[in-house]
Parts: sequence; C-alpha cells; structure tokens
Amino acid sequence: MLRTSGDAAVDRGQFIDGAYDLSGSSRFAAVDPATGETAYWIHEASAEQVDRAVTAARKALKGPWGKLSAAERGAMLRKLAARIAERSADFLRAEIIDTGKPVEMASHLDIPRGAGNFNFFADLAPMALGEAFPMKTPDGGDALNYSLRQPRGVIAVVCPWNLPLLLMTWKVAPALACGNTVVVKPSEETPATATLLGEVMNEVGIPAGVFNVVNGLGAASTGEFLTSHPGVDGITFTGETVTGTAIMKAAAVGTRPVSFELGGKNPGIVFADCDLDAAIAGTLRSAFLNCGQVCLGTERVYVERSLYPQFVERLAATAKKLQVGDPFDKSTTLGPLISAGHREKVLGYYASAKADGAEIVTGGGIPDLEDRFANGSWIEPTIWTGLGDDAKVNREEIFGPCCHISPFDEEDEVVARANASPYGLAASLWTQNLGRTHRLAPQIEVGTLWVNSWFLRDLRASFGGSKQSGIGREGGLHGLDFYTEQRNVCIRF
Ligand SMILES: NC(=O)c1ccc[n+]([C@@H]2O[C@H](COP(=O)([O-])OP(=O)(O)OC[C@H]3O[C@@H](n4cnc5c(N)ncnc54)[C@H](O)[C@@H]3O)[C@@H](O)[C@H]2O)c1
Ligand SMILES: O=C/C=C/C=C(\O)C(=O)O
Repeated sequence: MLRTSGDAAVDRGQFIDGAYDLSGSSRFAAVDPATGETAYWIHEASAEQVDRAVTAARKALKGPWGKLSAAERGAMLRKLAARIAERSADFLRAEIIDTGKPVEMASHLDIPRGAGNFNFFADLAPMALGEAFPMKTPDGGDALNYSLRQPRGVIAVVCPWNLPLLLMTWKVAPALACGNTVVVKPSEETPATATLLGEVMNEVGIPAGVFNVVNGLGAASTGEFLTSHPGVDGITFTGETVTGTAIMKAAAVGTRPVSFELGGKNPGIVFADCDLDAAIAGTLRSAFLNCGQVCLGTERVYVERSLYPQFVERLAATAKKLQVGDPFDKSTTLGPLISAGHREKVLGYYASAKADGAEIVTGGGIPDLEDRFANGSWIEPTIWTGLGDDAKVNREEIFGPCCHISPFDEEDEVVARANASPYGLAASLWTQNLGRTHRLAPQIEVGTLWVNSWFLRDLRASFGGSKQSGIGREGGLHGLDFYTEQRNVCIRF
C-alpha cells in the first residue's frame, strides 16, 4: 500500500477511488510556517481529476456503500475513529507541519476531535428522526404520510486551514454516516491530514470512491472545479464569507443546497460581577488559541467600566506569558501564523491600529526567534485599547492573536455595540448574574452564545452563524437535514 504519511516530506496529490494519484496540472510548495521552509510539494488537481473524483463518488453511491444500513456504516466509522486514534502520531505530525500549531493543542483538540467526530455521527445517524401523519381523505378514506431520509448524494466538502482535521471530519463524518459519498477539497495551506485520511479509509475497508480528496487552490482551480461540477449534489463549506458568496454562485447553477460556516468578529462581554479569574483565562484562550486563528475567537472585548483597568492589566500580564516557540515542544502555547502572506495581512491590521492612535498594551510586532525558526511566520500576541468601534481592527475579521478592549457602562449599550457587525457567529458573556444572562441571551445576534466559557462544545448542539457568518446549522440532528434528503410517502389505503 502506498503510504503518504509516516514520512512528512512526501508529496501530496489526489486520493481518488481508493488510490493515490501524485500528479496534477501544476505543483506548489507546502511551507512549514514554523520554519519558512518547503516541507513537501502539493499537486494541483485539474478539472479532469476533479471530474474523476466526482464520478468515483457517484459510482460508490450505487456500490456496496449504498447497500449498508446506518448501523453498518456506523460500525465502519467507529473502526475509522479507532484507527485515527491508533495513528494519532502520524496525524499529529502532519497537522503540525502544515499549521505550526502547538503539539499541546493539536494532541488535545484537533486529533481527538478528528476521531471523535466519526464516533459521534456513527451513533447519531441512526437516530435521524422521521415523521408520520395519518389523515382522512376528502372522500372519507384513510391515508398515511411518512418520511424517508435518503442520502443527498455526492457532497463536496470545502475546508479552511485553521483546524484542518477537526473541521474536515466535522463535515465528512455526518455526510458518510448518512450514506453520502464525498469529495474533499482541503485548504491549499493544509492538505496533509485530509490526504492521510484516505489511507486510513482503505485500512478499515471503507469502499473505494466513498471518500475522495482533491488538492489545489480555490478560485479558477480545484475548489471552483469541484463546486461548479454538475455531479455534486450539495456543498458544505467552512471559510471566509467572501468565498461563501463565490461558492453560492456556483451552487446556484443546478440549484444545489449549501451549508456554510463563515467568518466572525466575535465580541466578548465582561461584566464587573463576573468570576474574574475565569473571565481572564477564558478571554485569553478565546483571543490567542491557535494564534488567534479560530473562527469563534474573540477580537472585540467590552468590559464594564469599573472593572476595565484591572481587566486590561491582568489580560496583558497573562498574554505576555504566552510561550512562543517550537510547535513540537510541549511547553509552547503560541505557534506561528499559517503563512508569511497571512502574517503580512495581520501586520497590516497592527499598523492600522497604530495609525488610528491605539494604545498598544502589549505586543504589536514580530518576536525574535533564532536558528531554525528565524524565518517562520511568528507574530506577537497583541492587545489594543483606546479605539472607537468604527476602527478597522474593531470591524474586520483579523484572524490573528489580537484583541481590542474597550469599556462600557450600560447593558443596552453593550448589546448594541456587540450586535453592530455584519457577522454573527459567536459571543462570550462573563457574568454571575443569572437574570442578566437570560435577559441578554435572546438579544445577542449570534449562532452560539457562551456564558462563562468559550469553545465548550457539545456536538449535539446546533452550530453555525447568524447574519453573514453562515447559512444553516450543523451539529447534532440539525446537520442531518442537510446531509439527507427527506421524501414524504403518502399511502392511501
Ligand atoms: N464559521 C466557522 O465555523 C469557521 C470555522 C473555521 C474558519 N472559518 C473562517 O475561515 C476563514 C479562514 O479560512 P481560509 O482563509 O482557509 O478561508 P478561505 O475562504 O480563503 O478558503 C477556504 C477554502 O475555500 C477554497 N476556495 C477559495 N476560493 C474558492 C472558490 N472561488 N471556489 C471554491 N473554493 C474556494 C480554498 O481553497 C479553501 O479550501 C476565516 O474567515 C474564518 O472565520 C469559519
Ligand atoms: O475555527 C472555527 C472552529 C469551529 C469549530 C467547530 O466547527 C467545531 O467545534 O465543531
């Protein structure tokens, strides 16, 4: 069997119909963001290769996969999860070389959730609810309506780079559990774990063609070839809002359904009656985990005025203790940004905050790393104060390790400021006042409101964004409406 994984330096190409194809229309370098060095080469799938992948996926729908019961599919997905766990060292290494994320984070979050997503949806899919309605016919007879849930068909899964294995499996697991087949387009920055998963699919006997991977860029490349392919029956996408718009246009041809998890500009709201230690620790995580590259991350922090000076001082003190360095070192808590290009973008926001007159409480630049890491995409964790809500860094999604903190006086004021964004993905509220929690929960326009927590995930709960942060909800039974097609059967008897 062709192994793509153990050796992290091996090229990544396509995984189509159960076999690797290390060719493509062009190739580009995969750069390790911690060192700036080329780690391996990625081969860009041509339109013809994407067509082969979609055709393989369609054929697999009618093969042995299509004949399995939900329980049988579930059993295979549980085996897959067990195998991911057994090979976690391979997944960990692949993920860290692609992203630079600290081993401490990837070993506790990304890789276990990669396996966990398959276990969760293996258990959940057989619970997909149907409905039944007995009725009287106009002439006094009887009829019964009942619903069947069929797999939707071939699902295109288009993924971002920030949590590659976690976010890809979050979509592939329910798609497969419901009996679909998939063609995955990982981010061009992070193809390794998705490509490796093909090998594991083969190892546990998932039939060829059920899971396919095509690598390449987005617009005018593999991503667009896939989303505009007429053989795709539905598109699930996580990424930037503007990309969502482009994909939605592609999906409009053939009126294919979409499920979108998009960008955010998430507020953290801290009341003076909060548990301050918890609020500091939670806000620190929400602003800096994964070097700030989490869609749910907090970039705008509003603190009740009486607590404001103390909060700023304490958050800055903890941010200064973040440990930048070798992602494979267990004590590292802050890795590099995903790429030199993304660092340019984030540094542009750092410059914009400075030009707008922000007080730079901590950070603002590039840390000095030596030797092997001197050319990595490192950046300092940064906290600003003093800007108005209309400043660029308070309006646009930055996706870096930074936040702006400002004071507020009234509940109504902070709700209005938190909601004054075209995004509505997530918010964190820090208070010990239960009445306030219930008063504010219906008013904050987001898909997920965390109270006294952040990124605390129950996979049964709905997950998605309001406003320009998404379309539809995945998670629990909610996603099953996207991954299955309901058929109403009306029987007159
Ligand atoms: N809401 C969520 O759950 C969630 C989770 C993670 C990331 N995100 C968002 O993702 C963004 C960061 O990820 P990113 O930079 O990889 O996003 P991106 O939108 O640039 O890219 C995502 C994927 O889309 C592909 N793509 C780009 N243009 C395309 C096109 N025209 N047609 C088809 N495919 C195309 C890319 O190749 C990549 O695979 C941030 O905005 C972040 O908020 C959202
Ligand atoms: O960067 C975004 C994080 C999204 C998280 C999930 O989709 C999840 O936890 O299922």
